[in-house]
Amino acid sequence: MQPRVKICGITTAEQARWAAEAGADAIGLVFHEPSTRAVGIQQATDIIAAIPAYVSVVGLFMNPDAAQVRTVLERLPLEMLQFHGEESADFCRRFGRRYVKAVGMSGELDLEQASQLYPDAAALLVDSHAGRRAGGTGERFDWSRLPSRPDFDLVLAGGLAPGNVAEAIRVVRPWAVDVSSGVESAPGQKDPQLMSRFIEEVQGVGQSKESE
Ligand SMILES: O=C(O)c1ccccc1NCC(=O)[C@H](O)[C@H](O)COP(=O)(O)O
Repeated sequence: MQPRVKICGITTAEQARWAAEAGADAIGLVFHEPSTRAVGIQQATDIIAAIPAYVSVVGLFMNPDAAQVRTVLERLPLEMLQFHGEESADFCRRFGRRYVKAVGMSGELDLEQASQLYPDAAALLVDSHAGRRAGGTGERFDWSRLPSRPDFDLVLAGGLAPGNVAEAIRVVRPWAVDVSSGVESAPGQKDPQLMSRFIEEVQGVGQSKESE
C-alpha cells in the first residue's frame, strides 16, 4: 500500500497550495520556536485558508505548555497534533485531538516500549532527532534499526528527499513518510518541483517490481 505523505514546515499559502497540488495527504505547521519554519496564528490562518478539502492540517509542538496548545486550537481548525518533545501521553491526550508522537532515533531507543507509553497515539513518528533535540534537521538515521513489523503505525522522518524516499519505503514499509528539509531549495524555502518529485517517488514505489 502506498504510504501517506506529510510535508512539514509550510510557512506560506503558496507553499500549501504547492504541497496539496503535488498530492500531499497532510501539511505540517510548526508552532515551536526557535525554528526557521515557525508560524504565528495569522500566518497559519492564511495558510489553512489555502488548503483544499481532504488535506489534513497538523500542528506541531515541542515541549509546549498546555495554554499554548489551547490558544492555537481555539484559533485554528487543526485536524491533528504532533508532539516532538518529551511530552507525556497524559499531556498529549488532553486536547481532544488525535496526535502523532515523535520519537528520536539518536541513541538507544526501544520503539516497542515507546508504543506502550503512547497507546492512543495515532502513529509514532520516528525521526533522527526528537526528545531533547528539535526535528527538521535534514539528517537521516539507519533505517535498518527499525522493526520489520511494528505493532503501531510508523511514520518515517528524518533526512528524506526525492533521492532516497523510494529506498526508505522499500526498507521500512512505513504507514507514512514525513519530509521538510528535503523539499526545500534553501532553509524554510519549500520548492514545488522538489515536492512533486518527492511524491512521484513515493507513488512510483507501489508500481515498481522491487517493491514486491
Ligand atoms: O521542522 C522544524 O523546523 C521542526 C522544529 C522543531 C521540531 C520539529 C520540527 N519538525 C518536525 C517534523 O515533523 C519534520 O518534518 C521532521 O523532523 C523531518 O524533518 P527533515 O529531516 O528536515 O525532513
